[in-house]
Amino acid sequence: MAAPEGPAASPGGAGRAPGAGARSLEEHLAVVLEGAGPLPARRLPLLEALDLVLAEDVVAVEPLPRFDGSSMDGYAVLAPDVAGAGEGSPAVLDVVGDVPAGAADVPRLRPGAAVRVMTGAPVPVAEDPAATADVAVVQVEWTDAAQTGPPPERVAVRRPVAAGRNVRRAGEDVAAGERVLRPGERLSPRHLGLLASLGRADVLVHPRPRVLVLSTGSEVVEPGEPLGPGQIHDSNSTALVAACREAGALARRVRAVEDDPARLLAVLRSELATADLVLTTGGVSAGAYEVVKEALAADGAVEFVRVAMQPGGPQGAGWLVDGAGRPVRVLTLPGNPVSAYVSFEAFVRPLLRVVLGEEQLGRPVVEAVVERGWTSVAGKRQLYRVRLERGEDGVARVGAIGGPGSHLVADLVTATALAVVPEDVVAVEPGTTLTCMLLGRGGQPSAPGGPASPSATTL
Ligand SMILES: Nc1nc2c(c(=O)[nH]1)N[C@H]1C(S)=C(S)[C@@H](COP(=O)(O)OP(=O)(O)OC[C@H]3O[C@@H](n4cnc5c(N)ncnc54)[C@H](O)[C@@H]3O)O[C@H]1N2
Ligand code: MOO
Repeated sequence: MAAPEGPAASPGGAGRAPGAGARSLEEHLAVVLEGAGPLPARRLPLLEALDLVLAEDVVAVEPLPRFDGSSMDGYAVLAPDVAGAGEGSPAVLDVVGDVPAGAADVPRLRPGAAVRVMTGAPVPVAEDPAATADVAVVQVEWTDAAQTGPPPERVAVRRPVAAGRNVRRAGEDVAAGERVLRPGERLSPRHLGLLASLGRADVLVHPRPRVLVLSTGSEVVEPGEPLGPGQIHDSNSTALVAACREAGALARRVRAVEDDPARLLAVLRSELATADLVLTTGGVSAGAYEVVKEALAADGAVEFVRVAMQPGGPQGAGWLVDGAGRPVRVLTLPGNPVSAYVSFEAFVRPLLRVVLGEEQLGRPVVEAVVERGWTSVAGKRQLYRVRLERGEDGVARVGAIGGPGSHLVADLVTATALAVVPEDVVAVEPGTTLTCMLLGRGGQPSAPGGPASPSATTL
């Protein structure tokens, strides 16, 4: 297990130059993303497809609107019949029909006649095909008719209307045969509404990946259960499942597995069939009981490395194989809670975004000026917890939150961004400008002074 850790401890491990022989963050990210792509497209019910990326051309079979319909409650008339109408000289017409929305039986309009229509109802066509373009709807307020009750026998129209007024034309929104959506579009509630309007009950999308999260460590106990001496509650699996779900995955956790490689392999074997990605935490550093390393390093399919970053140095990436011979990607994250979370941001979230078909992999970032400085480690990219605020002058400023310890979970909650400190910086001085990854939902920090404006740059 891990050696005692604190601000004074070398995160690179005793006796080695920080970062020596380590991979850069970008190199490890490239390994994590190697061969990754959207999952094979699946047809899902519309409401399960929210936020997913479309994998088909959507072509309208029928036009939208499907028929010429009224946009007002009122009376369908022939415009020339009411051309001279005025307050003192209404045009009086025979009411020859009543058409609520959904009606199939719509009378034809002859000169001198009107048909009561409701919003969304089909409008009548003219008896004389040459006069069809003259059909218009006079809203009920412009007549002497009551707004409720049965239709009158005759209606007095007090204003003229232009031909076609208040008529929604068939196909004016979408023509039959028109391609309305293309593969690659992310389905918003508006997209789903359009699909439903077109009569679609399901849609072909790249589905959400199924992520299995598993903590390891004999000291790790299920939240809600009492702790014995030296034990702690498992926070990593909850935080990571939530982070995966927030990123769009279908994530679940199982109870933490003790430091027993055989038991870990057994649990993995029994759970793999329903996972597209496995995340483990703990058991990957330099101690005597590194269960994940011991269980997974043997056949070489999972590579354990040090990444020149802090926190999150010890990492592993590779493949497991389920009972049906299907390869399942596995990322083994370090056990310290802050390290596990920062590893999620650096590697897992970009991977999930690739799998979900997203193009922007990194968090939105802003450039911010350091107010209270901190130290970093030579040769390591530091992703430091900071609180980002935007002053009245519009300048984004950041200050360090708490200490550098990777166990400080309450400070992690206070942070709104991760400041990216380059490898060659050992002292982050006030006044320095740093790129900061925004951690809030949609990347917006909950900072006073209004949200920062994210730039398009990625980590
Ligand atoms: N001799 C060395 N010791 C350590 C090194 C090193 O290079 N040489 N690296 C340190 C760094 S950096 C990290 S990060 C950790 C990573 O260690 P492991 O991945 O093996 O994780 P554990 O030892 O199992 O746990 C570390 C720490 O986190 C706590 N923990 C573990 N799992 C959970 C969980 N699910 N929820 C909450 N907390 C958890 C655990 O009790 C330990 O305190 O290694 C350093 N050591
Ligand atoms: O510094 Mo470790 O890398 O705490 O994650």
